[in-house]
Amino acid sequence: MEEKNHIYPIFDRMMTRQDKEELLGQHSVMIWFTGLSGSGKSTIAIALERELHKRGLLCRILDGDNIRSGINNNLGFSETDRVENIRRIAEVSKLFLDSGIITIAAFISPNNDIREMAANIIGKDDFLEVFVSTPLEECEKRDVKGLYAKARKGEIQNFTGISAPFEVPEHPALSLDTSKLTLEESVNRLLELVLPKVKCIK
Ligand SMILES: Nc1ncnc2c1ncn2[C@@H]1O[C@H](COP(=O)(O)OS(=O)(=O)O)[C@@H](OP(=O)(O)O)[C@H]1O
Ligand SMILES: Nc1ncnc2c1ncn2[C@@H]1O[C@H](COP(=O)(O)OP(=O)(O)O)[C@@H](O)[C@H]1O
Repeated sequence: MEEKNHIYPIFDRMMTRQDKEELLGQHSVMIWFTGLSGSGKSTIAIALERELHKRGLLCRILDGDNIRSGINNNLGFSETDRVENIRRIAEVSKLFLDSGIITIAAFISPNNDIREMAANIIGKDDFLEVFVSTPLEECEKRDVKGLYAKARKGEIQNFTGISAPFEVPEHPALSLDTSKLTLEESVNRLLELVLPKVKCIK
């Protein structure tokens, strides 16, 4: 009768990222959207995931809805809190990448230091920075959540683009201005960039 508290030697290591990529038949990569609120980050992320899924590629989207209401629900929009928000998101993204999953983050991530921190945590070889460069005027016209109007009235402090800065990325892998590009055009440009990197390895 096997002893109940038998200690099993660790014969080998955990399954590696490569093991999991081979299992999934894909390379994982980090697609990091940055841009103002209402610029189109989440809309494009969802449409991109759908197109990649159609091609048999497994993805995971991280955005304000699933992160700031969950693991980061104790964080606000002070500079310190935004840094911590992005730090945690980058660490979680790394876990998904190590599992072979194409990971898509849709956060304002408002300056180069914060985005550089995320890239260093995740690994620059895996990190595709996509700037959703929709102008403030268009974002404010859309005002999807009515927050721009509140920010203008001073009812919300530190609102990016109004009372908090947004620093334009220096060398994004791709820029998408959704005031000029249709959703389909944005997704097609992303597919051109991403598909060669996640190519099926089966
Ligand atoms: N003060 C302030 N500044 C900016 N944004 C605010 C703020 N308060 C609430 N919101 C809503 O939160 C969303 C941005 O959260 P993020 O996690 O993407 O921001 S950051 O990366 O930590 O800067 C963003 O949602 P998205 O529209 O999805 O970008 C805002 O609608
Ligand atoms: N060409 C476009 N591409 C993406 N979104 C667009 C476009 N035209 C209008 N929109 C609208 O802009 C809004 C973008 O909101 P969202 O995707 O939540 O932005 P973010 O995630 O950057 O805050 C949505 O209501 C979307 O329908």
